[in-house]
Amino acid sequence: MVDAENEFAREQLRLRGLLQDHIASFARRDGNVDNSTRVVSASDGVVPRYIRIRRMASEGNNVGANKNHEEEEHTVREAVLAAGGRRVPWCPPYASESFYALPPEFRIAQWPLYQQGKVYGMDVASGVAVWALGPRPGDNVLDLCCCPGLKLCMVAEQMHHTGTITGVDISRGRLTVCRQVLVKYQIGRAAGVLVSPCSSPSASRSPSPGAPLWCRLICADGCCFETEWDAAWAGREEDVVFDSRAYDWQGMEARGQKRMNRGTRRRESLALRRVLNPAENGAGREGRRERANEEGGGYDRVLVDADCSHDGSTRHMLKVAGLDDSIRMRSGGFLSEEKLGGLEELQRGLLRNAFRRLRPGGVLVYSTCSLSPRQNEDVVAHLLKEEADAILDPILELGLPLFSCEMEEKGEGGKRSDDNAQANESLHACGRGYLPCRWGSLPGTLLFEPRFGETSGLFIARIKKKQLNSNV
Ligand SMILES: C[S@@+](CC[C@H](N)C(=O)[O-])C[C@H]1O[C@@H](n2cnc3c(N)ncnc32)[C@H](O)[C@@H]1O
Repeated sequence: MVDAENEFAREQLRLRGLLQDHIASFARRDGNVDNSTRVVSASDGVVPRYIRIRRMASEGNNVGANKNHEEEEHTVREAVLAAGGRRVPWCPPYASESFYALPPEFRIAQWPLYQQGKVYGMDVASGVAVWALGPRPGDNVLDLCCCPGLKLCMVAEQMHHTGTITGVDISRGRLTVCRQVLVKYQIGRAAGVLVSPCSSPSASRSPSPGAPLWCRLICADGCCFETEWDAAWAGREEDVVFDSRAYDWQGMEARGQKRMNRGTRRRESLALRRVLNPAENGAGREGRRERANEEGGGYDRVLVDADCSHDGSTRHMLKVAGLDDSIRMRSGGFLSEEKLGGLEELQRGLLRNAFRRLRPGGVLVYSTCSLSPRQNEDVVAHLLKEEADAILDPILELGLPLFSCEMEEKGEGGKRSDDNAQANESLHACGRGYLPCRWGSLPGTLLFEPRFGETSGLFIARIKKKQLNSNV
């Protein structure tokens, strides 16, 4: 164990050293000196490995089955604690038993609980983005940059596995991974019931309360994706990568299959086609879209966890760069202007389209794991300027004061200090019931930084769309 820890620490040092120059020059180019300090120190310090315990779908009135789920969750919690996991003290009460912090060197990929789909590897700051979105049972949710699907799975659990989720991503390769994640965690399969819409596709189109979750994954550009949650598919059929209504869960399980063979793939694609019901394309679709607009249709919640420079998260950066790809990093491809060019435009395009897909009164969350104001506040400010119906909705309901507010109130200059002593103080404050983040420069947005609160970096903004005929 000690050897493993030493090896881990040495590797971290080596990689961190490698990253420093790239991050520093990225931050300088980003044009914000304050940010340059923040970004560079984001790669310092070691963030714990967070896990989230899977919450299984309730099985309705089946008391015995529900009790089994509770007991299983309890057993998993005990195993997590035994593995060195500790509770995250500032999690809201309803989530205090779902996120745990493990030592940074903990390898979850080899952990049976992870392999068996009982826990997710997910940073707790990402959990805050989902709490801010606040999905409710029966909602229709759009996740516009969904891969590999960790937030999507948490959204499904917050919805008690009822309603609809449409996951969109531009990368077919990443969607394949996302699809595996959904299968592993049984998202889209509620209450152990195999939904069989192939025989009656329209039956599950409008989810009634308690109806099982319908989840679909679509390969499309989030900047122009426009299919309503209840509409027939407006794009190419082959772009639907997964549709839980057609998915043969029981068959997969019975075969103990991980990868599908050609025959199974063909059968699934035929089932998907039937689910998509191409006969409903065309005029019907337009009619539905008009009706949706008149009735103030659209998604109840939209999540845009946008592609970004990943500079707030060393772990993400290393993943993006490729752990051993030091040559590429040294040669400047990683975080280079060339690689990041067009990113802000993409983020603005994603946010604009996300807002258009939102129903009046609906809630949208925009997040990135960058600390760059250009990719965060500026993108949000751009939308607020463009869209008269967009209102920035301060994220306050987590119920804890932000560390920086408390320091400011005490006159200790907590709002904008980059001082390490204060960062340490902040870590202690987390244990005393403060949220380990700051306000972003737009009021009510949140900025998590690794050095301030033992989490990966994450910016979160919440936007509401005004109700029809309303000023609010
Ligand atoms: C930060 S990751 C999303 C992580 C995901 N929300 C989760 O929690 O697992 C950003 C994703 O955006 C996708 N992406 C990039 N450009 C896109 C576009 N134009 N439309 C849709 N997705 C896009 C990337 O393929 C990547 O999977």
